[in-house]
Amino acid sequence: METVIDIRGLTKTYGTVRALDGLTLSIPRGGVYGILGPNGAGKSTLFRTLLGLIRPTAGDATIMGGPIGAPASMRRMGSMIETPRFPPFLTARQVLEWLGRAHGGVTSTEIDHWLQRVGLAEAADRRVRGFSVGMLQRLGVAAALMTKPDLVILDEPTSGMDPPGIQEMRALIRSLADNDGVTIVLASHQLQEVQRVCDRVAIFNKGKVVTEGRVSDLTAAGERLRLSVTPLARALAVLGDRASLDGDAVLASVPRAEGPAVIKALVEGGVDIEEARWIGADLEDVFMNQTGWTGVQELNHAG
Ligand SMILES: Nc1ncnc2c1ncn2[C@@H]1O[C@H](COP(=O)(O)OP(=O)(O)OP(=O)(O)O)[C@@H](O)[C@H]1O
Repeated sequence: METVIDIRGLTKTYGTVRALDGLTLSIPRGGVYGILGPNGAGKSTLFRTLLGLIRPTAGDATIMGGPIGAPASMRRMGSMIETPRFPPFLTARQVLEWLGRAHGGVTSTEIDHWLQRVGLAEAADRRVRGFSVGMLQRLGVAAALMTKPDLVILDEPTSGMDPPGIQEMRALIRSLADNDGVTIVLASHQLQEVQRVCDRVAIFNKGKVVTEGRVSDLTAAGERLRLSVTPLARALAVLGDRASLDGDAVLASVPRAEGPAVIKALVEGGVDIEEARWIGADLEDVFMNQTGWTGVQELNHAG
């Protein structure tokens, strides 16, 4: 797996706060990579560090083979960090023309193309003064993409967007990765969106990576057997600490291969099973478990 960003022991402290705490992570080239984590986990600090906006206290990273801030790699990167601000008296098109000049020229055909692709074609000649947060985000994404980068870093690209906007942004991000070969690294709190759009994720907590992997592997690992049973108390006794409650049903956290043995043990223990089916974990379950924000402890002791 070719690496596009290689982070080794990156640390950033603000007084007593360790925003990044010896972070080590390899982000592969190609596809969409999600950085998740609760507020204050260090996501924006990582992005700012990778973009050379802040200096790490310790550690290092390589981006497309070069050190942080190397002009050759910076030229191949696009980014949007937080809701972008643009001169309010310019139209969306003029903003892109202005930024395009700074990048050594982007043609008007290319600007039309990107305005269209981010869904701003109709608003192209409106002044950005009247733009909503979602429209500014779209314009920011167009600005990040129009220089045809190989790597794009997007911090919360869909915050402030309405559901159709989120859907369009998801389609755009996927198509950039699938059809244009761009590597996208994004941070987001919208876990359902991340599950739909990302190939891999890293979950941060307190400046460290607590879990990393393919979204499909992480969610498959959290798969559980959902059982509608009577009597409930007997099923809980048979399953022990592998059980939690989901409404009136029991969730058994066991590998798929052990499913038949678990069902046999329940039946032999005098439990009637009305329904049994496997349910996948979603990224939200994985996130809650990995960041320690879970009600599972209480559920395990219920009943
Ligand atoms: N300029 C700064 N001065 C002092 N502390 C800072 C500064 N920037 C970030 N921090 C602190 O560093 C920690 C990590 O912040 P960061 O913004 O990277 O988190 P985040 O994961 O992006 O959070 P969010 O999801 O809220 O955007 C937090 O405790 C934050 O308060």
